[in-house]
Amino acid sequence: MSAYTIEKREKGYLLFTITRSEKRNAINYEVMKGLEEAINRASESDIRALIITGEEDHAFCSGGDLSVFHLLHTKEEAYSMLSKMAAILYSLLTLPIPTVALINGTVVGGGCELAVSCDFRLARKGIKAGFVQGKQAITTGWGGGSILTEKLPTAIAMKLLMEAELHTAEELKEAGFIDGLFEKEAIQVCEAYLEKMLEKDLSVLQSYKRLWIRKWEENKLRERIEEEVKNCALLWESDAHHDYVKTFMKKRL
Ligand SMILES: CC[C@@H](C(=O)O)C(=O)SCCNC(=O)CCNC(=O)[C@H](O)C(C)(C)COP(=O)(O)OP(=O)(O)OC[C@H]1O[C@@H](n2cnc3c(N)ncnc32)[C@H](O)[C@@H]1OP(=O)(O)O
Repeated sequence: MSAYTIEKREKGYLLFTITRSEKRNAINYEVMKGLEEAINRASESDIRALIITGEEDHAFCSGGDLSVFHLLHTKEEAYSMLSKMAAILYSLLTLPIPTVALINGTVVGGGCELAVSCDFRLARKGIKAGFVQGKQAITTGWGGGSILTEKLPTAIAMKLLMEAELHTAEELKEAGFIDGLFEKEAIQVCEAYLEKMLEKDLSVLQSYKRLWIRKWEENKLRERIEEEVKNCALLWESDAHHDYVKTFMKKRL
């Protein structure tokens, strides 16, 4: 069964769904390929927005697939995977149309990096979310830390990253990370959120999105992300990180 679906919806947007609910929608190489495909397809002239979500309501995304990525031991091996995903998230961030992370369930680690790379984040009330990488003796490694510093005030971003705790959607709305909350009918709520934007000419949406892309280009966000990836790759090969992953894997055997 495929790890994702991509649907072009009547209202003029593309819906990307990670379909690995049995693994809490963890990101493996196939999901990465799917994201690349969705981002490429989102450049078609009749697409005005991209929505990313997860299958079922357990999780939006549980980050990198530890059952695959535990095989990466050295910094070089880690760098290869981290930089691939960082490039994908940078193309998502700079996609010239509005993008939404429709957070239907738990979102942790790299899942938060995926969410922060979208322009808007709508979350189901009560779900838990966190940049938990710090508890695993690594940092964000897909560029999400650098992107978070662009989107939230410094003290808030720093606290979320350095504490590495889980928070409720309501707390994260207060912090400015979540833009809207919903209880049910996620897709309908998201369509209503995007309604006015979907009515506009593509060129208007693209021109506005360019204002942010230009700012990110000027403040060298892509270079800062590269540094973040390299630093995370270094931490990846530490015993502390490998011990965390081994413990996670053992609990599930
Ligand atoms: C690697 C990139 C790095 C980055 O740069 O950011 C990261 O993403 S680091 C973060 C990696 N992610 C995690 O550490 C999350 C680990 N998962 C969990 O903490 C929990 O599973 C959950 C997400 C809080 C959900 O809890 P719950 O609903 O209770 O489900 P289970 O724990 O029972 O899991 C069900 C099922 O899914 C498998 N699973 C969950 N997350 C992952 C994952 N990230 N990779 C691989 N597999 C995952 C889990 O093993 C269970 O499988 P079975 O035991 O086969 O049923």
